Amino acid sequence: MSIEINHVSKAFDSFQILNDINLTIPTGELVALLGPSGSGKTSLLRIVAGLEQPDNGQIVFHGQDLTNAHIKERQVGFVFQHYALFQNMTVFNNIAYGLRVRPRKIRPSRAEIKAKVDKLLRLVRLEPFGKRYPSQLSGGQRQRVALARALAIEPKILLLDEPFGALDAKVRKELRYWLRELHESVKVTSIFVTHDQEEAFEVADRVVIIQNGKIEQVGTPEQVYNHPANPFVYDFIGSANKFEGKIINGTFIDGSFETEAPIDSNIESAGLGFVRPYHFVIEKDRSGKYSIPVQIKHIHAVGPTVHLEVERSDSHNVLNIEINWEEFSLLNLKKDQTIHIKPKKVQIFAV
Ligand SMILES: Nc1ncnc2c1ncn2[C@@H]1O[C@H](COP(=O)(O)OP(=O)(O)OP(=O)(O)O)[C@@H](O)[C@H]1O
Repeated sequence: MSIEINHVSKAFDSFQILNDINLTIPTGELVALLGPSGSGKTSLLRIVAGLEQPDNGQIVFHGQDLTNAHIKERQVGFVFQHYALFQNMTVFNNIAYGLRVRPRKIRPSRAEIKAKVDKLLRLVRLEPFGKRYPSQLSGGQRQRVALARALAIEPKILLLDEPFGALDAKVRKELRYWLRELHESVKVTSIFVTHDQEEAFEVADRVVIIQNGKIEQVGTPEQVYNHPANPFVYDFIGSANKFEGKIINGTFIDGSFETEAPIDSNIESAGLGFVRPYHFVIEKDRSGKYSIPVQIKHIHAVGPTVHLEVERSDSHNVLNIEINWEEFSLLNLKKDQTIHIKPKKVQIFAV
């Protein structure tokens, strides 16, 4: 079942929280909505689900306009961050619930329900836990029950709102792989809301970056990471060092630092440059205007990557640099030492 979100806008008390959102999700795709807190991700999900009405625009499922359709007609499955499982029901009964409450005419038989719940327990790898109660499970196991419960009704669309948000980092990571595998096997069109970029990039087929109720970029994780459309996206995904300066005749200038700015304009404009922490070459002596003199303020040398915090000698801005352990040992770097750093890859935007 494909999803089309056409020109969707929504305001609460004259505060515009979604602004002309357009997005098409083909059948079977897993899309992550990624954005800072308050950017409108949950509101968009609620509009797709039918829990909220848009002020303008349409929600179309597989060619059918369901903008005004009741949530029940949309056949969506939900998983939320704190999905309240029924505490007084076993895992088995929690998963069976959505099937048992169906009207008699379309309710499966007891044997069918059992077969289905057993299959779902296998799918979410919780076969031995059917008789347990939610309080006897870990947080990660509970979220897997919540997913099995959402899938039991065979939803046409699965909506996940920060489903792993309340879990610790290690469990989150395990569940990401697991969700990816699960999605490969059930292939239900899914929208996954998160503010964790690593999670979005690992799980999703495509990532939608949202800020202030507007879509900033849509693309595969590779497209978004390697070709951020604008300064917001660059800054938001992964750590980045920011340079603020001017673009004059194809050159970006920030203090004593200069680099080429491949921007089609002869007009002087303000510019922003971004460099990922691992895109620097370290030199002991300055090799030209493309290199920046800095002083090492802090060295964090645990693990295979060494993190350096350095301060620019001209502007005193702090930059973060990552180099591998071999290079670090070879250069014999020390705190307070002055070195020169040369960006290998700079992304410049005219602003
Ligand atoms: N029912 C409501 N009434 C008024 N304002 C609301 C309502 N629901 C959401 N908002 C506002 O809309 C904006 C977007 O909220 P939303 O929950 O969609 O953001 P989000 O991106 O999901 O954030 P988070 O990551 O923190 O969950 C916020 O400023 C929020 O305060």
